[in-house]
Amino acid sequence: MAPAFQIPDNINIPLIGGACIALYVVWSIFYGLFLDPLRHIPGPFLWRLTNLPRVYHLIKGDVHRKVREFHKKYGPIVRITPYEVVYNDPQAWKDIYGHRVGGAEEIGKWAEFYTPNSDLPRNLLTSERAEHSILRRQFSHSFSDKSMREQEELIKGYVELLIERLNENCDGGKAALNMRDWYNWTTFDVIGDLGFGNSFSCLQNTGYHPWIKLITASLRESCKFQGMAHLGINPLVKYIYRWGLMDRNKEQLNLVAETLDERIKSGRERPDLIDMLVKKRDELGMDFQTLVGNANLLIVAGSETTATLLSGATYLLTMNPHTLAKVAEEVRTSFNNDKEITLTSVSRLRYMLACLNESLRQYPPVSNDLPRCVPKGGAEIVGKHLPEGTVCSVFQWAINYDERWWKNPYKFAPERWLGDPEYKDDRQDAMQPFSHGPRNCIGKNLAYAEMRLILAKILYNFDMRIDDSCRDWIDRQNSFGVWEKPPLYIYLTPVSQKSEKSGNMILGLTAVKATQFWHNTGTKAGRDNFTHEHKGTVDEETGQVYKGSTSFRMAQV
Ligand code: HEM
Repeated sequence: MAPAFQIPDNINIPLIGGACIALYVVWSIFYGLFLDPLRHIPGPFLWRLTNLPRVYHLIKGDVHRKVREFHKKYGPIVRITPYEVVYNDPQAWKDIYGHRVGGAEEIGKWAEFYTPNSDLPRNLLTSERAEHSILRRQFSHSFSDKSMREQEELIKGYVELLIERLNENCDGGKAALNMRDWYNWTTFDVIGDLGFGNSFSCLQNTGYHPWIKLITASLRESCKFQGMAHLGINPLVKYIYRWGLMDRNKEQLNLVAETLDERIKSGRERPDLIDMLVKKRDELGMDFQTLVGNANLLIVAGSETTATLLSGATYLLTMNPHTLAKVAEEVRTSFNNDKEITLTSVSRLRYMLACLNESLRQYPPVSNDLPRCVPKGGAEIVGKHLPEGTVCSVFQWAINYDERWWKNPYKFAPERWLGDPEYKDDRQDAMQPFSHGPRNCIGKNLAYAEMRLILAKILYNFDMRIDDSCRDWIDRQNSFGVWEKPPLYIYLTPVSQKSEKSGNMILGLTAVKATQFWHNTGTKAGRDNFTHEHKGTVDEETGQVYKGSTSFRMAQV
């Protein structure tokens, strides 16, 4: 039987197909240039017409650098796809991410980016406004000051184990340790235990738990989903997942489910972060999978980020030996012994906090955009109207290095956070590493507490020196939303061992610089506890003190 419909022989399908594509391209260019409501916003020609360059650089891992270049060239408001505008202005944090005045609808998260797979249950990060407020209220108990005091012993235990293990492995300063891994192991152990009562035992075993490899791999994969969201093919994610092509992700969730199940069945009462949700589960009508999704979020959001910042701070400090010496001096003169260093007592370390903030500026753990989508009726952002449906964001890396907001942005200058008049015109509100407003990071206080405790303990116990192979550690990194960090090799020399050997070498600094910081930031206790003599030399590049050079002596401790 002949087919009901036959294409006539004189019709050239490839020709018609080609013509349709050409027409579509011409129409897109015409629309983008002359009709699109975003046509007045500057940006690179090709990027304004199609999102392909955006996706290419996203997958390549250098979109943060491209956006920085564009802001330099086109100004604080740049269009980087036909539908997306990025801002480089402190006010944009408030306008895009802040509470909106007069009860106006929140500029919500761009769903294509945050929930590419509708099969998965929502969690705190991906939920919509109403559900988010309920979840956030429950979680806020677990992240309160009171809860953190209850969690202190647990966190301290891991940090003490870290110091013990570093001492065992540093070979008196002869072996370079990969601090990227040591920080990862610590923060994953802490969050595993705090998240749902199961440490990954990385520090114990001096190695990665297979689960962590799954998590870091899936973080990188999420960048591909972001690319798919831009190309409009994100519904495919659901099928990729269903067809078993994302088994690593699935395996990770299964492991969370098993661990959580054990935690619930054991009936243990413990001050972990998931406790409140477990208790109120029935009242909230929350199913087990939603609980799993939230526990998984805590592990993913609360580990890699903190470890990244600690790695960044270690890199930046070791690359700036005078700053390193100054912060080490602050830590070592503020405590009489290691036991005095606690979550509460570290809050007196002002200079160390400034170093951490400066590291958050120069190496923000979340480097790229947090895309939001303009709701019905449009929105006013930095004094300009954006139409409904526009995707908008601030790129952290770009705004943190902008000369308009920071003096000498490429200089590592903790002083800018301490009221130094040289930096009086800095706009500190340009930096929002934890985001801003109702969807900001709920773990911010926990992150600061962990970072301060870990760094203080390390600075108190060890002198640090970077291995030459890592001197370009930040420059060679790409970012897929989170950084792809290469190993960070650092020599750690135990301070006690050093002072035993040379009898007097407590700090590594030149005499001149030592005098400067001594009087600028040394605490009263510090000045009383130490005497110093100026002799010999120090390697200005590395901060390495040579035997018999600068010497500092504890007068009384
Ligand atoms: C230096 C460390 C950290 C940085 C830089 C950081 C950064 C951020 C940022 C930028 C967001 C907003 C994400 C978005 O809008 O898409 C966020 C959200 C979040 N963070 Fe963190 N974070 C850190 C540590 C932590 C820790 C220790 C936890 C603890 C578990 C945590 C848990 C969360 C959660 C649950 C959210 C979602 C909050 C919500 O949507 O209400 N983070 N974080």
